[in-house]
Amino acid sequence: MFSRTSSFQARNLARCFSTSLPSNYKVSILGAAGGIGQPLSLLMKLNSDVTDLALYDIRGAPGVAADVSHIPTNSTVKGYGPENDGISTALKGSDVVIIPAGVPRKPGMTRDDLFNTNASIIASLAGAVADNSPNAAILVISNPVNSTVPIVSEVLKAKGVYNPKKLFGVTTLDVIRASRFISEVQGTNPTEETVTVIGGHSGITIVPLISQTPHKSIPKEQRDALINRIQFGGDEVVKAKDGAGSATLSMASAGARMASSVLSALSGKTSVTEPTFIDNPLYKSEGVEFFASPVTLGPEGVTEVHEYGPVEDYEAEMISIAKDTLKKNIQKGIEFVASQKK
Ligand SMILES: NC(=O)c1ccc[n+]([C@@H]2O[C@H](COP(=O)([O-])OP(=O)(O)OC[C@H]3O[C@@H](n4cnc5c(N)ncnc54)[C@H](O)[C@@H]3O)[C@@H](O)[C@H]2O)c1
Ligand SMILES: O=C(O)C[C@H](O)C(=O)O
Repeated sequence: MFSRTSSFQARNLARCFSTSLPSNYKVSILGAAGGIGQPLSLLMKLNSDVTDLALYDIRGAPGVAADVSHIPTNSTVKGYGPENDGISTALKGSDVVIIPAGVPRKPGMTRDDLFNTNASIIASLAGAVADNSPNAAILVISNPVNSTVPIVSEVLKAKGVYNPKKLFGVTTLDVIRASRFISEVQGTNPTEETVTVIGGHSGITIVPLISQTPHKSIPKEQRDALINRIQFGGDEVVKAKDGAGSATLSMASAGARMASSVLSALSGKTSVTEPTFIDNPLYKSEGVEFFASPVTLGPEGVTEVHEYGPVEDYEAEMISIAKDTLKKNIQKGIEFVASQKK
C-alpha cells in the first residue's frame, strides 16, 4: 500500500524542495463556524495555495465566510448551511476537506465520552465527502480521533471510494505542544524544538519520543512530568476554559499547519514529513490498524510511512500500552459503522 523506511532519523518536519508549481486548490471546512472552524477558516484564507475556500456548518457559516472573504488574498470564500443541500455544493471539487465538526469536551469528560454524539456526525459527513469529493484528502480533527478516523475509513470503504493515502487524523496539536513544553523545561527556542509524537490522540495513546531529541538526558522525574503534560495537555485547556470548550486557537494553528503540509505536497512544491494518525501498514500484524507515525506526503497523499526508530525501554512500554488502547478505540469506530448498516 505505502512504501516504508527502516528507520526515521529526520525531524518531524523535513522539507525537500523540488519544483515550484502554481497551486490552485479548493479547501472545504466542515464545522467552519465553531471554535476551531473560525480561526482555521481565517488561517486557510491566508494560505496562498488555496484559491477556493468553502465553509460549511449547520449554523453560521455564511457569516464567517462573509467576514473572512474581505481579507485580500487570492481566494474566493463561500459559506454554506444545510439548506439546498449546501454540503454537496461546498464539497464538490474539493482537494482537501478539513473536519472539525462535532461537540468538544467539558471538564470531567474524556474524549471517548464524545463518541456517542460525534460518531454519527462524522459518519454522515464522511458519506457526503464520499458522494461529492471522493478524491479529496480528508483531515479529521473531531474527537475522539482514535475512533472517528476509522469511522471515516469504514464509510468510504462502504461507498467504494476509500483511499488510505488520503485520510489523516490530525495529531499535530500533540506535536506543537511537545515542542512548546520541552522548550519551557529546557529554556530553549520552541521553534527549534521538534519531537516525534506517535500513537494516537488521547492520553496514554499519545507517545512523545523524548529519547530522540537532544534532551534525552533530562532527569527522569522532569521527563515523566513533561510526557504527562504532553499526553494530557488537552485537559489543561478544558479545565482552564471551565465548561466553555476545549483547545480551539492552538488547534486551528495545528490544523492549518497540517493542511498546509498536505497542500504543499499535493502541488509537488515540497515533500513534507509530519506525524499523523493513518491507516498504518506497520502494525497491522499486531492487530493495530491505525497508528500515528511520521509520514512523508506527496502529490498522491502519503508516500512513505516511517518506522519510529530506536526507543528506550520506557518508551517501548508506552508504545505497547498505547497499542492496546488504540485497538479498542479503533474497533469501536468500526463497529459503529457496522451497526448503522444493520
Ligand atoms: N484533533 C485534535 O487535536 C482536536 C483538538 C481540539 C478539539 N478537537 C475536537 O474538535 C471538535 C470541534 O471542537 P470545537 O471546539 O470547534 O467545537 P465547537 O462546538 O466550537 O464547534 C463545532 C462546530 O461543529 C458544528 N457542527 C455540529 N454538527 C455538525 C454537522 N453535522 N455538520 C457540520 N457542522 C456541524 C457546530 O455547529 C459547531 O459550529 C470537537 O470534537 C473537539 O473535541 C480535536
Ligand atoms: O482535549 C480535547 O478534548 C481537545 C483536543 O483533543 C486537545 O488535545 O486539546
